[in-house]
Amino acid sequence: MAERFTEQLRQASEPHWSQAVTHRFVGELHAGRVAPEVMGRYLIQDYRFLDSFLRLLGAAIATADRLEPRLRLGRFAGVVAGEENTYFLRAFAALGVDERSREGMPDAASTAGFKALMEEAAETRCYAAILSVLCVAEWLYLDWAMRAPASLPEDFVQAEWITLHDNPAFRDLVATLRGELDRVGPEQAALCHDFFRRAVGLEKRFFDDAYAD
Ligand SMILES: Cc1ncc(CO)c(N)n1
Repeated sequence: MAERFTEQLRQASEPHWSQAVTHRFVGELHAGRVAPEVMGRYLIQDYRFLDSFLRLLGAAIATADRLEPRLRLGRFAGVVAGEENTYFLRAFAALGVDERSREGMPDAASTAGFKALMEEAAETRCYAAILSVLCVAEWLYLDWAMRAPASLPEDFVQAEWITLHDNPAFRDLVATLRGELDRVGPEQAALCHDFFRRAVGLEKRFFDDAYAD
């Protein structure tokens, strides 16, 4: 097994990884053809877990054993709390999604599952377990975003959802997350496999849920 630890984790998460990165939602997003109600439902659910996600990221910042990844993760927290948060608010305005309709929509099963998984990982206070969930969330998104054709959708809501997940800084972040998990994961391989596999399954179901009403 010469492969990187994160590559072993990814392969063990099949078929869900491939099903997620080639999902109907991804194909429609790349073509700029996601129906507005699907995009709205998806972004409402995605915005729901921003809070748990930031707590998970904070737990990674707190438990990292070195300054360098702590600095890198800290800069990413700034992006998530800043530019990405602003994207959601601009997208909701463009889609005509107001706060009331956002609040009225219950959590999809996958959203509730993600929140629970992120809190569970954060509460382990184990850097390797926390990284396993973060690595899935960011690397799997980079993987589908990198498959986008060169010409982006005209609609900024769809175009920016792609470029937010494929740009030089985001590639660098994923390289850091993978490098860190390659470094600290093998000592706690079973724990990492468990969190990684569950997170990939939820990513696939999260896309499915955008189509279920
Ligand atoms: C469901 C999901 N997974 C990963 C990301 C990337 O941060 C996201 N925004 N949403």
